[in-house]
Amino acid sequence: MNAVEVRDLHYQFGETKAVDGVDLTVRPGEIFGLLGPNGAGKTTTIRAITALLPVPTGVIEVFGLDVAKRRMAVRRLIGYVPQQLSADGSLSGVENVSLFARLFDVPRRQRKAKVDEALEMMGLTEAARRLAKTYSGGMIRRLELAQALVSSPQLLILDEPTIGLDPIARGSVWERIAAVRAETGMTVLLTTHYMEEAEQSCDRVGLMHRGRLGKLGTPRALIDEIKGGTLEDVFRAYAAGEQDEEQKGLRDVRATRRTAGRLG
Ligand SMILES: Nc1ncnc2c1ncn2[C@@H]1O[C@H](COP(=O)(O)OP(=O)(O)OP(=O)(O)O)[C@@H](O)[C@H]1O
Repeated sequence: MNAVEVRDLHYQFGETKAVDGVDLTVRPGEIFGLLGPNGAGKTTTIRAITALLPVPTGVIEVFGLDVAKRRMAVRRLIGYVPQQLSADGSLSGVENVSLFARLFDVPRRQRKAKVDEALEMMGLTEAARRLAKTYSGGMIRRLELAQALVSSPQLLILDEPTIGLDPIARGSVWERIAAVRAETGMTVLLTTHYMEEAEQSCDRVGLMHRGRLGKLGTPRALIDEIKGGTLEDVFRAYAAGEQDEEQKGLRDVRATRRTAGRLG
């Protein structure tokens, strides 16, 4: 059974086609990166998977559960860290994580151990009693990861986990994500537009552009397809191909219109 199975997903905000026919499979235990520039449709895709959007068109299954029919059951399997700040600066680290433990119904008897474990996994044990507003940006991100991990989800979904952080803090967040996967075997689905980081840290990636998922595979296989370079080069080649297609489409339309004009 796959961790995530998405078939022919479409999602529209008014006239904007945010997701335009996406097929995606995330395998259990892998770190999968959804890559693409701003506005590509990455956030909309993962929000649909977390059951946070109204039911979209298409099929989404999380560990075999249909997201449209089993919304609450699906939410319980997922730990989600959105792009927006989800930690409360006026609470300490331990209070923030405890709050999530209560929200996600971690049994009372296990709560303290789970909170301590999540903080430990994110390297925040020493800072746990300090107010979150005294944390650095990197520590806040790790605190948000601890919040998402406290309910021991099977699928961790992270929206741009390293955005806005300095290179050292970014490296530390990636290290922690890798350590969580190694320790728990948890599946990780994340979005990022940092191609270099994804190339180093993701088992497989999908390249998203204008609501479509064009390329999907291991970073190595995608790079080999263009005979060497980086994931950034793969993306450029893919986006350029899409543009050619669009221009070809436009040429076809113009040619049709010219013919129609002659006919008329
Ligand atoms: N709530 C909304 N209302 C209207 N349009 C939206 C909304 N959310 C997203 N969009 C539009 O849908 C498209 C896809 O946005 P989405 O946030 O999924 O992209 P993204 O790849 O995650 O980019 P970013 O990294 O900037 O969040 C964009 O054109 C965006 O403007």
